[in-house]
Amino acid sequence: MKDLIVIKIGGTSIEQLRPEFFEQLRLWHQAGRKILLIHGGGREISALTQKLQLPVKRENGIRITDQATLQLTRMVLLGQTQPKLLVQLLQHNLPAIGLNAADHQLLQGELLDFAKYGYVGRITAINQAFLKPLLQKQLVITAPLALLGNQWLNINADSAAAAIASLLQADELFLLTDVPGVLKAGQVLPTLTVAAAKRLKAAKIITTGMQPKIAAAFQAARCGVNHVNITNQLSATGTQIIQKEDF
Ligand SMILES: Nc1ncnc2c1ncn2[C@@H]1O[C@H](COP(=O)(O)OP(=O)(O)O)[C@@H](O)[C@H]1O
Ligand SMILES: CC(=O)N[C@@H](CCC(=O)OP(=O)(O)O)C(=O)O
Repeated sequence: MKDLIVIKIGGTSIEQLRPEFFEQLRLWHQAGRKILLIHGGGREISALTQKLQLPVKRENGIRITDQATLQLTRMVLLGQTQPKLLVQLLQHNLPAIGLNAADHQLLQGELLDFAKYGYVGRITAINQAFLKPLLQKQLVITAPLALLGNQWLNINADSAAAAIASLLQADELFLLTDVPGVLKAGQVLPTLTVAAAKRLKAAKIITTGMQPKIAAAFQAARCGVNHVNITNQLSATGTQIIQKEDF
């Protein structure tokens, strides 16, 4: 879809969305661009997990997800973060619909590595016949979950957004986060190559949640998404990914 913009919003960024964000969405919507938002909720999932005195375990920025964690993840993403985003869109008079993986089998997935991560997956297919007509009329919001048969899978939201943007051949992918881009010594790197990203990871400059974000960004660029940006606002390019190679 050449007119599609996919935007991933990190859980923390949902709390800090500024009027300019909604204004930009309005301008794009009025211009006939199609907009698909994938929301995170990682910090909220961790907060609830800790409140219930269950362990929070991560490996390379990916949550290790057992049955109990999966249940909490679904509760937070579909019961807390998604409605929070929908209400803000409603307050700004933007027409939006919130969907989950089980709506007409919207998002299907497969396990990443059960022995290592538990019920964590990657997206393999989208019900495009169901989704595309909805995108003609309104903004579509979805959570980073997928179904493998009737088994729910937790998916890192950056990787979900990259896979969805790739499968739909979106024109643009924004990975919106709480930092203005990939930082090195406090400065935003305007572009990033795979070789530089590997060096920065080895030097422990790229750590935690930035690792799956960068991997997702390179994946989307390699799969044909024209513009891929890691940024904290839609009007700033932040770090652009132009190299078409996997991290
Ligand atoms: N080199 C880096 N540049 C910027 N942020 C980095 C870097 N390395 C690690 N990070 C961390 O990655 C975080 C963004 O990832 P994450 O917390 O998963 O955000 P989100 O919830 O928006 O996906 C930043 O807040 C920062 O703490
Ligand atoms: C497998 C995995 O790690 N899933 C993520 C999904 C939410 C997410 O990615 O949220 P943010 O974008 O706010 O970090 C998690 O459970 O935290």
